[in-house]
Amino acid sequence: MTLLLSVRGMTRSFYGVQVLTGVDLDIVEGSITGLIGPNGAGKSTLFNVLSGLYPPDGGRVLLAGRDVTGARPAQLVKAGMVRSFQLARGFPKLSVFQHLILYGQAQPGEGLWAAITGSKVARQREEELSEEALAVARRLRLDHVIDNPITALSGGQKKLVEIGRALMAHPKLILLDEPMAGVNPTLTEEIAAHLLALNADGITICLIEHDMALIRRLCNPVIVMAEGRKLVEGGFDEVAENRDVQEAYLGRRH
Ligand SMILES: Nc1ncnc2c1ncn2[C@@H]1O[C@H](COP(=O)(O)OP(=O)(O)OP(=O)(O)O)[C@@H](O)[C@H]1O
Repeated sequence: MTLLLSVRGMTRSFYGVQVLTGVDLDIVEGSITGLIGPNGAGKSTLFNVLSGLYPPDGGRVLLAGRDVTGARPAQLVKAGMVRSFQLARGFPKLSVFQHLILYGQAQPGEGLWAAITGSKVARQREEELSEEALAVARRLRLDHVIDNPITALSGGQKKLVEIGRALMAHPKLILLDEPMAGVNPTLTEEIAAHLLALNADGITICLIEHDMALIRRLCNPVIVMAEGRKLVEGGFDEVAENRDVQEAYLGRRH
């Protein structure tokens, strides 16, 4: 059992309110780890801090044994940890293909100068990126809509593009914040199957999801957060039966 991510004592406040109150958690390589907890428990904030959107106030993060505490998003992507982000609203006309390429080009190490000057290296890289984008689109069964603008896609297809963008970074670990929210049951099943397939290919996944049936089916272990820290961890049935977890969901203080 190898730890891919190790978080210790992570804290973060906003305007004097402590939202993360000392998160200690580990993500095992090869797992699909579920992250659940009542509204406001701090799950998305944890993802925001882990992905470098906000620096932590305190604590430590090790990714594959390397200290990445406070690293910026691009450095974390390079180190193999990617978070899926909602598609940028500023680019409604961009196609699926362009979205995938855009994220691929944003990878660290891409020389903007080389791209501007149109060097041979840049052209070669562009071709590679195109092939990768096509492969990702095929894998997610988005190839038939690859030239469609994002706005023409269904909610579920947009979620798939978000996952596709993350895949363009060749991640070791993907942090997914409710990838099935608002998606119809058929596409939810499809997304679930994609997550299992990506995991089978060696990608570790940490999944925030409110649909407990999905969490039960996809995730092991399940980490429950409440009041800004980890409350319990275990198999789904084990955590579901835990009294502290039940009380946290009912909104009682413990
Ligand atoms: N940038 C921010 N500025 C101010 N407050 C914030 C910020 N980000 C998060 N919070 C606060 O942190 C608390 C935890 O929010 P967070 O979204 O992390 O919870 P969550 O567990 O993901 O909840 P949900 O399941 O409802 O998405 C909330 O009270 C939220 O208002």
